Amino acid sequence: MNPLIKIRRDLHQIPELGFQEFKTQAYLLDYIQSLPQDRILIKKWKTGLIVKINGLKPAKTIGYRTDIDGLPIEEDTELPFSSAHEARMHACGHDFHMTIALGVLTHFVRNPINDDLLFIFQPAEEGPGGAEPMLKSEEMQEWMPDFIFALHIAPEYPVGTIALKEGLLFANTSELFIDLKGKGGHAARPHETNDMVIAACTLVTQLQTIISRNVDPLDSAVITVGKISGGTVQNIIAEKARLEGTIRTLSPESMKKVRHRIDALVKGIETGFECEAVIDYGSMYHQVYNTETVTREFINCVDQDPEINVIECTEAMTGEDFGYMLKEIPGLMFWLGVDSTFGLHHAKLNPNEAAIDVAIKVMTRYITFKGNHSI
Ligand SMILES: CC(=O)N[C@@H](CCC[C@H](N)C(=O)O)C(=O)O
Repeated sequence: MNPLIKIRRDLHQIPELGFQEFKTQAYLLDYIQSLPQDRILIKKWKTGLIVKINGLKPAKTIGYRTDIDGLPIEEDTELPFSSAHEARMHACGHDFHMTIALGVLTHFVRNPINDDLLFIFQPAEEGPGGAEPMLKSEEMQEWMPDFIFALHIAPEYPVGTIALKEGLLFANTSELFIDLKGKGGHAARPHETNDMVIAACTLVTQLQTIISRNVDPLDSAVITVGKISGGTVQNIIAEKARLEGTIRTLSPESMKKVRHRIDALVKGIETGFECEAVIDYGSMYHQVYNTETVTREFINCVDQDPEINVIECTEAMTGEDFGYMLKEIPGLMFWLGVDSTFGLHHAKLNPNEAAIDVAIKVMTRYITFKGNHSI
């Protein structure tokens, strides 16, 4: 078996949530330490790693980032190498992302180029967000790259496809948690209670009016409530309810506006249902914005490979804390076609492993070009 496929399958079996990636970190470290060490420097940052490969005549540092965390999903693929961790799954392709990063890193350990390379194995992309604190850390500040690159698997594209665009690629995100507290009581005596199940359902419906009535129809935004919980049993009126969701917008300004409207509607629920509400916006991710000049250079370079189909896509409402890195450092992110019937965050996601070699070919070609040129 191709050793990288074995690595992908090993990593697939040990998904861990953000900042709990202990086994993952140990696995990555073991592999990197098994390579010839003469050009490699390694630093740990929390559950992540930062790995520098010294170049031959360095004029700059080229960064490549992969995320390393999994999701709280029970896998349902029936693959022989399914997750060994209960209710945890690499359902967003970070097992692919890590394997590709290791493949690219291995290539440049064996085939050094002029520039220094920095491989960033970043924890907690799915939440609460590792990119921003990692970027600010002493460890990273000492080794800040001049350019930064990353990819994300795309189940909707065939293997061999690379999709990207200049400028905005991924949305601004904010998590959303709302706790409601009223007065519970007997199911047969609603007039003596403030029912938080009714308040929560009303609020979920009202939140959608922000998208249809407050966001400019030529702009775009999403509010998804992914989880509602409340109450205790079927014949007790619920004293408490909780909504958990996420907000997506195409600009930081729209995010402010949407949050402002959420604050107002929640105040209305407090008044109307005579209850208490607490809003927590959790973690927020800055949009992913691809540097125009770098994107054009990347497309020109990669497009020369007849086996790669580079297409221009539209922006997506997915979020990525890699946006924080691109806010500070020029670079780009692209979608890598992996051809899966089931999409990201689905328990049956099954990306085609042939895409791993495609991505390694694309990244080694471009980094070799960039790392042997002066800018
Ligand atoms: C690529 C991808 O699926 N990213 C996640 C990022 C989640 C950010 C945060 N936890 C949130 O839910 O707002 C996504 O859901 O887009």
